[in-house]
Parts: sequence; structure tokens; C-alpha cells
Amino acid sequence: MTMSEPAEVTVAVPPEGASAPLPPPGDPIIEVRGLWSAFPVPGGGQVVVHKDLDLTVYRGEVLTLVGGSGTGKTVLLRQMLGLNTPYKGSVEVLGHPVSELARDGAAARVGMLFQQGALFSAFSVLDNIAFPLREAGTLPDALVREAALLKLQMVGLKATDAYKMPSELSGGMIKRVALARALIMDPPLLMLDEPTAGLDPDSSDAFVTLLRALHQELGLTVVMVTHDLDTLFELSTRVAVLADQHVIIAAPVTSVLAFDHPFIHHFFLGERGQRAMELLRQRRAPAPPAAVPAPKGD
Ligand SMILES: Nc1ncnc2c1ncn2[C@@H]1O[C@H](COP(=O)(O)OP(=O)(O)OP(=O)(O)O)[C@@H](O)[C@H]1O
Repeated sequence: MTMSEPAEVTVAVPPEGASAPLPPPGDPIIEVRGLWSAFPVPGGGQVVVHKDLDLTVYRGEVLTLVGGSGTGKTVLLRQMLGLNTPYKGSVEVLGHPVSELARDGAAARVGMLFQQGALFSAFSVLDNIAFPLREAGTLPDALVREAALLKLQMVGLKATDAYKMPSELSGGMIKRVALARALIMDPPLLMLDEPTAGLDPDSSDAFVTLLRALHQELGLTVVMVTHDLDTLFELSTRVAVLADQHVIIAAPVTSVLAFDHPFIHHFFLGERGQRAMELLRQRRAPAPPAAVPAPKGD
């Protein structure tokens, strides 16, 4: 992440998108075709970050974007939110050109949890969570507060946390508040930029467990950027690898591991990757059978 961002944004689709049903599970929900992303550089010329990049995100999956530093993972997330303009190519979200998503609209939205950026420091936890819904101006305040309280509990915070100020929260609690705020309008799509960055191992594990539960319970489609292999292995149903200005492979992690590319060797098969995979294998291994006492008298 190279840009400073708010902790989350909620992007509303236009009214016709709001009434349209979601595609069935497994159908495309985001389609990126022939995408070029470029930025001007001081003194003239431009830097091309993506070149002819294709990517499809399917409803219900947890797709993790990985790639070396500066390969354009965050820019790709921003393209999928309509926050960056493609130099060439198209991005469609929920069947609409992404440029329409940024317009004010109704119910179907994308929740975004940015890596950096803070909660509104002058607002309580509850007011931070309620902010997008209050801004939408569609519900009376009592209902907005009720919805925010529900989301507070959904992310594992207590009702007594509602009136705390951000300065009183741990890093893990701040992430949870930002997540509750990203989910306040029940978006079908959730984007996460380095969701566990800056958390200690226990808080990180707890946040991953929460994300997994929410993904399953709410039927969310999740697109995530992470450098953290534990998070990647625990959550991803597919992994898309950015290298050489495009997506070189988007597949379940076992297929990605078998793909021959220097970044994949370095990222997954180095010491760090092996350690993360070993931990995952241990966690997923069936519990050993209870020891059977030797029969007496034999
Ligand atoms: N608004 C901008 N203006 C100019 N260059 C930009 C802009 N946004 C991004 N870039 C450039 O695009 C490239 C990709 O940036 P991006 O933040 O997407 O990388 P990343 O893959 O997320 O990296 P990291 O893993 O280090 O966070 C970088 O070279 C960055 O400097």
C-alpha cells in the first residue's frame, strides 16, 4: 500500500444495480478485461503498472491478490472500486461498468477495508460504524444506531465498546470497528487491503477467524491483498498472482504453488512459505486418535 486512504469506503451502485439480483454463487461478479493502468511521472512520460490485465472474481470466493512490492495490487483494488480510471480496458462490477459504481445509488455496494487510515478520532465506535448509513440518509437515527449496534456485535465487540473513542481501542479492535463500518450497508462484496497488517499474532489469528466466519455466514465475495502467508492460506479459495504487469495465474493455491515463476518460488517456497504451509498442515490434520490403553494382562 503506497497511498494513504480512509479506513474504509462504501461505494453505492446506481438504482438499477440495486434492484438487480446478485448473480448465482460461482458466477462472475467482477470482470476485468484488457486493463491498463498508467500514471504520469514528473518530467514527462508515464509509468505503466498494468498492461492487458484480465481477472474474473466469482461470487462467493475469497480471492487473494499477491505480487511483489509495487506490482499494482492496491491499484487493482482501486480499479475494482472505480477509484482509479483505466488507461485502457474495462472493469465491470455486478454487471455494471465500475464508473457507475461511484455514483450515489442504492443497496448493492462494495465494502472496503483499507490497510492504512484511521477511524474518525472524534467519533465514538458506534458513530464510526454508523457513519456510511447515516450519510446515506435513508433511515431514522434510531434505526441507524440499532443497525450499528448489530454490526458491532457481529464483529465480536461488546455493547460496552460502543461509546469508547478510537484512542481507547487496541489495534485488533480498530480493525473490527473498521470492518463493521465496511459492512454496515450489507455489501455483497468486501475488499480487504492487508487486513492483518500491524496486528500481533493472536489478534491476527482472531481477525482471520472472524473474516472466515463472516465470509461463510454472510455469503460474501471477498477480494483481499495480503503479504501474510498465514492469512492467505487460512482464507483464500483462489490466489491471483500479479507479475510482469498482469495476472500470471489465478487458481487454487495448490495450482499456484506448481506454477513456475520466480516470484512464486520466492514468495511461497522460501523458508517463510514453508513455515506457513507446515503450520496450516498441522492445523488441518485430523486430531490423532485418543491413545488406547494397552489391554491388561497381555
Ligand atoms: N496516484 C498515483 N500516482 C502515481 N503513481 C502511482 C499512483 N498510485 C500508484 N502508483 C504507482 O503504482 C505502482 C503500484 O502501486 P501499488 O500501491 O498498487 O503497489 P502494491 O502492489 O500495492 O505495492 P505494495 O505491496 O508495496 O503495497 C507503484 O509504483 C506506485 O508508485
